[in-house]
Amino acid sequence: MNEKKNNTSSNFKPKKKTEGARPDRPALKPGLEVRATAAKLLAAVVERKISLDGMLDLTHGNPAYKALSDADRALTRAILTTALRHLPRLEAAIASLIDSPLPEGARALHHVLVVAAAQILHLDVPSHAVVDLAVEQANRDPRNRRFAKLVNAVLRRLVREKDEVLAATAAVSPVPAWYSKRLTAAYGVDEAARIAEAQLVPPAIDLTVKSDPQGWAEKLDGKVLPTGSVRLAAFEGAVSGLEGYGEGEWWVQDAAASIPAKLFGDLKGKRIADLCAAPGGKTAQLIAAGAEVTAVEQSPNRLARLKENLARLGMQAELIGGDLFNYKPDTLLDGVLLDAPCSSTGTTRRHPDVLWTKGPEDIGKLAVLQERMLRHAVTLVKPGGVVVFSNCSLDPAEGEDLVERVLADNPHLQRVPVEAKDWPGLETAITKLGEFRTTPAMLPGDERFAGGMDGFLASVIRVAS
Ligand SMILES: C[S@@+](CC[C@H](N)C(=O)[O-])C[C@H]1O[C@@H](n2cnc3c(N)ncnc32)[C@H](O)[C@@H]1O
Repeated sequence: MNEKKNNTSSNFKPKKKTEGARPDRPALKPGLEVRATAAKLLAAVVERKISLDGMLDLTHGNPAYKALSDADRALTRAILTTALRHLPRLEAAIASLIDSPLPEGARALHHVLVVAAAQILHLDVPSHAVVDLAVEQANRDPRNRRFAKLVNAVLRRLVREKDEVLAATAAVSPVPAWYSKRLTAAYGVDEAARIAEAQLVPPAIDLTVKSDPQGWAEKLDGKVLPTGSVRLAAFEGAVSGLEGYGEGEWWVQDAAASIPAKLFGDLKGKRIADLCAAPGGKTAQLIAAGAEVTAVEQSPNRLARLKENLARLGMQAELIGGDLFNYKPDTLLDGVLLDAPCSSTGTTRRHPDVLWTKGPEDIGKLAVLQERMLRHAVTLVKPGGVVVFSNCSLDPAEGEDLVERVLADNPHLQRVPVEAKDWPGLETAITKLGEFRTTPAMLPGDERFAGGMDGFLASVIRVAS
């Protein structure tokens, strides 16, 4: 028999053999589509660097995902975000239960195992069903059928030894090596580890309210954060069903994302351009604060979303679709908000695919683009006017470093330091130079409310009079 080396199940035995695989079953089991879709989409993120948000989009997304019921889509999403958040530890757990690594040709099986391990170790799903479905997935794929016994044995052992495996893999960094290296270089070993751990925790839902945060916190079972945002206690379901949504009294916005627009100070009657505006959380804040706002946005789809969001909130702004580099106001402005496109590494609690679809080279390219944008933004503001530069990256290359270069090249620009005394409860988020640097490890949680906030950089720059 001419069997290729490294291509038989016999080479890939579980460390301790336990039970045999179940025989082939032709009937499709409930739940199989969810697991198969999750494994397929996980492969697309990890191997082809495809954004999860795009694939989970209900209009343009993955057809298999769109075809699922609402409940199955929710489960698929939960499996995928959990698998991506914990990926290195899940892979270490699986590796610890298999004698030798799976062959390259068995990548699809690897994703089946990761999807199952994510459920067994982190989700409230009956483990026996998870094991059965993974075995059936292996059996249904001719390339993986020979591994069905291994899948069965490894996953059953994972169920039995869950606590030990979780403890044994806790020391594995939960983020990819490239990212861990950059975090450590920027924040030091201990803080980088705290940030990486914090990124494992699903984020709370924060609302920015037009007025009366305390009143809305009481109505919606929330609490008021140091940013003035209202953080909801554990909440599942659609926010559109909550009081005040239809009336446009609030919008969903992470607490950290609400900081940049607040750094302008008094905005009544001021002319402000929001240069990277969609979906419009910050545009809405600027309008609510009394500014006359021009919102510039390059993406037509995102501009449409911004328009819808402002309509729900009953707010108006001048909307300009196009590239900010082509935007020139008739007269210089009082202020510009540049919330620039970035690697989004500060938002991985909600977008855990980012660490797998992006890499250091993206950070480099985005930093170059952001620096060009900031150099353009400062030309649009009148003497005495202010530019607030922000983004949701945790990487100084996309934040502190480029701001420093732009200031160094332009003596007529000065950083306006944010004062810690003006931000009680957020003092640790203000750097020595007076910039806001939030991380997911900030804002401690308690029994009722999750902690954490997105990673953001916000810097205030004044044009000399
Ligand atoms: C980080 S998001 C902005 C989020 C927004 N400020 C908010 O708070 O809702 C960056 C946005 O910039 C837009 N963008 C990227 N390049 C642009 C350009 N050259 N001109 C205008 N908008 C651009 C992107 O389409 C994206 O919507």
